[in-house]
Amino acid sequence: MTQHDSRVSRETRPRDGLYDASEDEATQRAAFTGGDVPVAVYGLGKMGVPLAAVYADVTGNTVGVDVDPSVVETINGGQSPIKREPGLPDLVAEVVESGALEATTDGEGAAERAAVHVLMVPTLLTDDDEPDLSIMDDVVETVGTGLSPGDLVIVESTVPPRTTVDRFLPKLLETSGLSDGEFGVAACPERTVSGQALADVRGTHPKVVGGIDDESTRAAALIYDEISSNDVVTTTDATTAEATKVFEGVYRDVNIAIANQLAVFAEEMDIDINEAIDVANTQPFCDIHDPGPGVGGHCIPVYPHFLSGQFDADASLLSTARERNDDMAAYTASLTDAILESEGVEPDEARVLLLGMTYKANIAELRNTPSIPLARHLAEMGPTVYAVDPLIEDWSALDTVEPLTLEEAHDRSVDAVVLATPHDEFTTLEWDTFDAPILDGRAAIDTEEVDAPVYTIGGPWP
Ligand SMILES: NC(=O)C1=CN([C@@H]2O[C@H](COP(=O)(O)OP(=O)(O)OC[C@H]3O[C@@H](n4cnc5c(N)ncnc54)[C@H](O)[C@@H]3O)[C@@H](O)[C@H]2O)C=CC1
Ligand SMILES: CC(=O)N[C@@H]1[C@@H](OP(=O)(O)OP(=O)(O)OC[C@H]2O[C@@H](n3ccc(=O)[nH]c3=O)[C@H](O)[C@@H]2O)O[C@H](C(=O)O)[C@@H](O)[C@@H]1O
Repeated sequence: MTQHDSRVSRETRPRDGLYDASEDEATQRAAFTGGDVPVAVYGLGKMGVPLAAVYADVTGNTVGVDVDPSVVETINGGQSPIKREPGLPDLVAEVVESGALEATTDGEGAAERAAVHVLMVPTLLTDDDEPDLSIMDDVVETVGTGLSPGDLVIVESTVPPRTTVDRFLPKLLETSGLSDGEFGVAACPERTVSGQALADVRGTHPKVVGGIDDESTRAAALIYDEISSNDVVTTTDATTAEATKVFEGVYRDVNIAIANQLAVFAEEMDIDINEAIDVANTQPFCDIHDPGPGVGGHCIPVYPHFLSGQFDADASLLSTARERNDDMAAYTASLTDAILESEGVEPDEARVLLLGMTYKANIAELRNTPSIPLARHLAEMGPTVYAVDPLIEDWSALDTVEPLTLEEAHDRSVDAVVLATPHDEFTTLEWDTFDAPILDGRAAIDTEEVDAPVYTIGGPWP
């Protein structure tokens, strides 16, 4: 019987889980790192694949669960479905080859055999900007069907504070038929940044751990002490751990909004916002972030909605910051329009080349990307909008742009170039070959080598 044989069930498991385990800590650690505490990681995306690979590397006995058969097939073929993550392809190949990691679409079977259940599936927003926990609810129910005494459920996905105790715990009790105190639940929020995910999972930052009870916290802290090389910071309870994660993200969204607000002031003052920010940040109490065309991804623009509308407290600061960040797409389009006007180009006859459609450099993620509203605002002003993004394969949802390859773009005559997302492919561009003014939305271009006028958001007019 292989370690991952789906016939491995609660009766044939080598031992019970770590929650309320009777042995001493050293024995528990040895069991966890020796593969006697099977792990299941639910959700094999940008976060789940690095996480499952590290769990497999540490335990030798991890199953990854995903609903996408192509993801499962890719991983079981020893390949990573997630690109541009240093070290990840090699680690996935290694742990799959050794049998330490296996992927499956069988969530129930994985739940049956696992003693540690790690939830890393999306927590997004509905069209009404309400938290959408439907995927988590499904996975929690699946885990509940296979939950055994001694098991530990770990919520790595970001959720509105109080979700673990108020929503997931009752569902686990109901679907498992177990009683309070028979299994553990802990919020251990993922703090990883795409592009350095493996390093982050392994310990770039301290790992925050907060359980529904002290024993959950203890068991989860033991696990992450083995997973991460950094400190494990335990919190009083699961809600505090959930809140710290959301607060980190809200801090970032509000501070980006401050940078964007100051950029608008700088434009009017005819100074360079980036110079002013660099100088202001020379003293330790100031950490002004970077202005840009907006805030994308399924995290930073989402997390404020995990607070506003979920609690009675007034959230006007958060909503004002969200509006400021979302307004930057239109602001960037208006800057482009002003550049065209300064060049004497009629908007209706203009051709604009938009570089970068995903939300962040080198990350293939379109959720909430500011480039989509930016392209829409540009098109509404009249110009034809061409777009280049080497990370996008399916352009079907991007109907306000005409996709080009980088090679095609070089051969196309355009009246302005807008750099919205500075993928690596764009850093070696010969910008003067476009023979057009450039709006560098992320202040990413080394203008020393560029003769064409280069504008920035919040920068002086060249
Ligand atoms: N992407 C990031 O930078 C970070 C994300 N997070 C949190 O992690 C969550 C996941 O993020 P990503 O990995 O980037 O998402 P993703 O969209 O890259 O991957 C999600 C994966 O979950 C799978 N999935 C969907 N429904 C499922 C189900 N019922 N059972 C099993 N698998 C299912 C999808 O097929 C996909 O492979 C986010 O919602 C966020 O809360 C936290 C820190 C960083
Ligand atoms: C507090 C924090 O830095 N959180 C990180 C963040 O990572 P994420 O991949 O969302 O990228 P990000 O660097 O925050 O960028 C989000 C968006 O904001 C924009 N952005 C970012 C920084 C800035 O100064 N100005 C700006 O406009 C980016 O272009 C992007 O569109 O969110 C992740 C998450 O929680 O998913 C989290 O794990 C990461 O540590």
